[in-house]
Amino acid sequence: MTPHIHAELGDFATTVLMPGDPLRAKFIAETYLDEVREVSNVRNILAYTGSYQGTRVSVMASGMGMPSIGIYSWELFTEFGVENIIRVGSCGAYTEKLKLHDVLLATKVWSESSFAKTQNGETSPFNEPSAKLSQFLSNSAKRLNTPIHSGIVHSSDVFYRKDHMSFQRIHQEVGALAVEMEAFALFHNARTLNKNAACLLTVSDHLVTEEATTSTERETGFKRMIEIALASLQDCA
Ligand SMILES: O=P(O)(O)O[C@H]1O[C@H](CO)[C@@H](O)[C@H]1O
Ligand SMILES: O=c1cc[nH]c(=O)[nH]1
Repeated sequence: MTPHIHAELGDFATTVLMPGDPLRAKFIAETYLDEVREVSNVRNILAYTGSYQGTRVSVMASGMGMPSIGIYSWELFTEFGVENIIRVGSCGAYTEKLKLHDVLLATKVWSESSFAKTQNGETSPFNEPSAKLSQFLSNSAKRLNTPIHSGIVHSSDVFYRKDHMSFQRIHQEVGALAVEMEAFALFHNARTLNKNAACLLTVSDHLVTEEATTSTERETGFKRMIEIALASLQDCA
């Protein structure tokens, strides 16, 4: 048991799917998993373990932002025997090459966040996912015949920003295709602890066209991304 996860060692599978939204975690567990049970609900950060097509898997929300995923991913990796965390998140597109509901695999993340510097003194603004987990996700998308994009993602501490550094500039200077708020901290923790993390995103907002999905779509509408992540479990096991 930790301050933030009320569970025992063995309650979590070695691979955890991690959306930000607790109700997306509940949707994934109730829609896709067999023999599913809730394993923690501290602060309403819902966590479930069950099986998908015979492979044991957990789903747990991260909450929003790097401090939050920083806590949950650290505790899962260090106290609950978790080896792989696949973030299944939403993002805002920085380019018209991405459309609403498209799926994006993060190949690298860039961030202005102080998370890594505060955690262990690292100052690089870039972090990378596990090449192995990302390859599994990419193979899984091919097997399902689901087209996905891949590229650099901006991990931001701020959802509502003034144009101090505009998204157009971040797109041009860094090459970021989209923005979300957790992957940099997740990748940092995984690398620091010698574990694996990857990040799949669905475009929920469009910063160029200003289109947006509803909160209900963010909870239950991202099936293509979720099914790619679930179909990669056979490789992760
Ligand atoms: O939909 P999730 O996975 O929460 O991801 C995105 O949505 C939240 C902001 O609305 C942030 O957590 C951001 O990273
Ligand atoms: O961080 C995020 C996530 C989804 N949509 C955005 O615009 N930003």
